[in-house]
Amino acid sequence: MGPNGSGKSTLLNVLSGDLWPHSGSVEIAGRPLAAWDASDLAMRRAVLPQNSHVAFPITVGDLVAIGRLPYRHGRPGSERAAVAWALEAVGLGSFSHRSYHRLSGGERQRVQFARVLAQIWSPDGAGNDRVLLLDEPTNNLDPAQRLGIMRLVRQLADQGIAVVVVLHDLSEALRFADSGLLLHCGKVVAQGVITDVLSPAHIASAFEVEVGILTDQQGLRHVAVVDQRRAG
Ligand SMILES: Nc1ncnc2c1ncn2[C@@H]1O[C@H](COP(=O)(O)OP(=O)(O)OP(=O)(O)O)[C@@H](O)[C@H]1O
Repeated sequence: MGPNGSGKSTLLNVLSGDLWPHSGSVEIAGRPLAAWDASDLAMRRAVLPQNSHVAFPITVGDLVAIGRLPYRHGRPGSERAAVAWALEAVGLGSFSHRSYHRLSGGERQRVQFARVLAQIWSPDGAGNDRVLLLDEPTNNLDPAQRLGIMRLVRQLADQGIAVVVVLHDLSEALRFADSGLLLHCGKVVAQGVITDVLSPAHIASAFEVEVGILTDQQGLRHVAVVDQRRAG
């Protein structure tokens, strides 16, 4: 989490290996990124970028099947099972034959999410040290869809998949994340247990706004921005 331009996507690009850090290193399952064979890494780790541009005509099913390319020598039939599971998971089970370019922005976002889900799908459903890097996966989504995607992300984490998510909605982060990293101007403001990281003081120092943390009747916490002009 962090304000616009604070370095969230840059950090995700470093974690995915798209950018090389000037210092420090990235390891997956204890092995430096550079030591991984590209196709082994593609079977272990999937990345959902902030914007995915598709420049050619393609059906939804074929686009999601791109996530299975690292497994092209795998078990026959697994590709279809992975694509069907991923589309069902994002609520687009009947969209397989639709043209990707005729979908709404939110539907496209869910198809792209299904592509990365298909990439890390495994027949036994176990985590197996898999990693999902998601840059604003709830972009363009209505409230019900946001909740559905965040619940799914949480389920994946509960199955043992390491999920790193860039989020703008701090209430979503409070509800679904275990730990957090708050950035400001490329520097870490706070890191650790999510409820400690998203304290009003840390949020004020990163975002330069005053906030209150409200607890609803279900015990869920919400971050509310205080409008200083009205308060004054
Ligand atoms: N390829 C690049 N070359 C130079 N500067 C870049 C590049 N990509 C991003 N930046 C700069 O690095 C800073 C961090 O960008 P980044 O995209 O990581 O921010 P972010 O926290 O993901 O922002 P947002 O919430 O707006 O998506 C910004 O000031 C941006 O202008």
